[in-house]
Amino acid sequence: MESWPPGGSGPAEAGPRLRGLRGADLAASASLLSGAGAGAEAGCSAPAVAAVLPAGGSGERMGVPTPKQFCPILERPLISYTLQALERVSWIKDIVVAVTGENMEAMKCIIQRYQHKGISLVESGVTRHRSIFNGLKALAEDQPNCRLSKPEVVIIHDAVRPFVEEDVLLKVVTAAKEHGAAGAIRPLVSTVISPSVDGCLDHSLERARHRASEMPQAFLFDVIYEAYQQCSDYDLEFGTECLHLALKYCHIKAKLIEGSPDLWKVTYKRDLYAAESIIKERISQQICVVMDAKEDEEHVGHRLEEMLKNELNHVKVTSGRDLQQIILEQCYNFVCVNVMTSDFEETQKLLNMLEESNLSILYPVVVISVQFLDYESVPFGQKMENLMQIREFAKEVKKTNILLYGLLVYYPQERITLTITKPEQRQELKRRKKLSAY
Ligand SMILES: Nc1ccn([C@@H]2O[C@H](COP(=O)(O)OP(=O)(O)OP(=O)(O)O)[C@@H](O)[C@H]2O)c(=O)n1
Ligand SMILES: O=P(O)(O)OC[C@@H](O)[C@@H](O)[C@@H](O)CO
Repeated sequence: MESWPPGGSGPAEAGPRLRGLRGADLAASASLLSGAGAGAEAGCSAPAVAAVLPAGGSGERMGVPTPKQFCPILERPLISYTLQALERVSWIKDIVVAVTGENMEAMKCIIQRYQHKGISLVESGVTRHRSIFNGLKALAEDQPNCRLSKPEVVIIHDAVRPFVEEDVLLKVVTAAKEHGAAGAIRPLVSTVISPSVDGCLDHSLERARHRASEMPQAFLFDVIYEAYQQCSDYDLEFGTECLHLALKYCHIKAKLIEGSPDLWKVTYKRDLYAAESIIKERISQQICVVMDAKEDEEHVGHRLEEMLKNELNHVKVTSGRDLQQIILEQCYNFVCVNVMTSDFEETQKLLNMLEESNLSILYPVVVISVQFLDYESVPFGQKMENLMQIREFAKEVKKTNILLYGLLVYYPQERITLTITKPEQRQELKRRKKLSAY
């Protein structure tokens, strides 16, 4: 059974091979892959890249009834984090997920609830290789009225490896265009040994000369599709390595790319706990600045945004229109810039949305309500009196695990002076390393 969202245009025609990119400027490759930058301006269109995510396993080693790709982390299924990581990469045009028929509806609900885009679903197979093959078939078959079309390069990435960043995806895709295949590797933690038939040590491998094969991997589509078409039933049934198929059936030696420690696969229950702590660490580095779009560029609020962007990896800025989506993506930190006219209007709106979203059930949400005070126009005492009502708000929303702080930016003095309303909040903010930057 195949089902994928209707409509949408297929990926751009395959562009030039990015050959000779050894040590190349990956940023330049990214801009070309995303259809921007010099390459695109020179008239060469972005080469088409798609991804296949095998997600049809039962997760036996996890030892829980729910297949691990659907196990929740902070109330959100593990696979949704992986989809989010891939969706963030603008030059991946299609993502094909292989799930069992019985999990198809659950997968569609996850796509809808977390508003994942560009996802196509195919039925998985009884083994991982068969699931991947089904995903490749969906990309290979130019079916009428089908959004999918054959990519130049295809990424293969396990749905249970949520910590994948654009740089390693770019490296494996760039290397696959040059070599035909590429895969992420990591140093071995334990030494690999080979037992004899009587269960004793036959020999061991020199650990320094071997590596663990991880994901993502990337292939010229024609290479890996040909390999799967030639693949023996034995390999489809018992194989675990796509790079091996490219070598065995297409004589392509994959380029090996050193990956980051976070590329590991969630396999055992301990991996789920580890994934949760990594996700918590990462969301504490994500922040959303809610600023009224009417603010003119030189509004001091934009200086606040620039400073935040210098300090944190993921800073989104919204005027509020896409706030629901940002909350859905589980942002847990908000800086709400209130314009002079309304002390807490924007903050109140944000707090209401957060309380309705139940986002803070499992993990505290931090909201910093920022007021700007032009000390020439409003007496400090009167303004502070208005602002003290934030204490009442803070007490109220704390019941729903939302930590509300007030930040008064007193300007246009030369040096912006900041006032944080409570000493223990200053401690909390330092702990969250959010505002130590300014
Ligand atoms: N028939 C299968 C088996 C596995 N996978 C997927 O391949 C990835 C890596 O496989 P693995 O970690 O082995 O997952 P499981 O097979 O679910 O785990 P286990 O071996 O513990 O049952 C996972 O995203 C899994 O969902 C798949 O798409 N189809
Ligand atoms: O063997 P599993 O199905 O657990 O995992 C599949 C792959 O992730 C694993 O074989 C990597 O080494 C990459 O090939």
